Amino acid sequence: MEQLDFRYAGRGAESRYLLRDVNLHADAGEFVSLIGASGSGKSTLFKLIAGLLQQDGGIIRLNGKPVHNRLGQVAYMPQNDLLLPWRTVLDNCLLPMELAGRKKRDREPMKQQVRGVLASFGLAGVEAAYPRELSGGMKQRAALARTLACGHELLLLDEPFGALDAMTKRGMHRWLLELWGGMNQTVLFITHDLEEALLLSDRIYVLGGDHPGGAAEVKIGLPRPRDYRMIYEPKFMEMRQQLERMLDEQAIFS
Ligand SMILES: Nc1ncnc2c1ncn2[C@@H]1O[C@H](COP(=O)(O)OP(=O)(O)OP(=O)(O)O)[C@@H](O)[C@H]1O
Repeated sequence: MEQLDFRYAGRGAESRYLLRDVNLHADAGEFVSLIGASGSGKSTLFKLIAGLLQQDGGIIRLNGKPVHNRLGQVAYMPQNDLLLPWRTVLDNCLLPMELAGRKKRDREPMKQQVRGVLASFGLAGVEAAYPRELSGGMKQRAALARTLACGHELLLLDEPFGALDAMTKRGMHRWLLELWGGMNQTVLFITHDLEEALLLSDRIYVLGGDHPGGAAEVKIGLPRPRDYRMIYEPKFMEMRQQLERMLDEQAIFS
């Protein structure tokens, strides 16, 4: 996206910029994280990319081309993505295809496609289960499966592991890295967890503050495959400190 602006109505008649002149990009197959203080506009940026909100200025391109109607063109997993409690895991995952207006006669091929995704997520045994029967980690995997089952190339994941305990989160990181390593999808990932951002990403954008281009870019040169032992390495700790400093500076500017 280039020179993206987003304003909302303030208390008086004036409008306030939440995002101003924001430039960021993700190459095909890249894993890019967005971090930044609460309220810096990360989720709003995702809503703009997904086409749920309209920007006030700037261009958003998909595959290099400006796309004006982006609704349904990218896979978006919002914060606190809830599975519908009255639908089974399989039926929850079929939902985006139903909403996209796929025909009834396509239902069997759709089910086969979703079953394949669920199997690769280790959820084959719980297709017929209801969300209340799943653990926290399984629910998040099911919500991710639903997001992935639409088959879009760009995935927007807004704090998908924010509510999980530390050990479950580690398991999810291992699993996501393995999964992403075997697919061609581009991931944009919002998190407040610096360790998570460093472990998963090729690049990180720090949103907000006083950066030219609205967001500061940090390239993560850590080798892949990655695992948790890396978090104790000097390079990892150095980058973590760099991100902490950037977030501290942002707090001063806000
Ligand atoms: N239409 C609007 N009207 C009023 N305020 C708005 C509007 N849109 C955004 N905001 C303000 O902008 C802030 C930014 O929202 P957003 O959820 O994008 O930030 P965020 O960086 O994702 O925050 P968090 O990390 O807490 O999830 C909101 O907290 C809200 O105060």
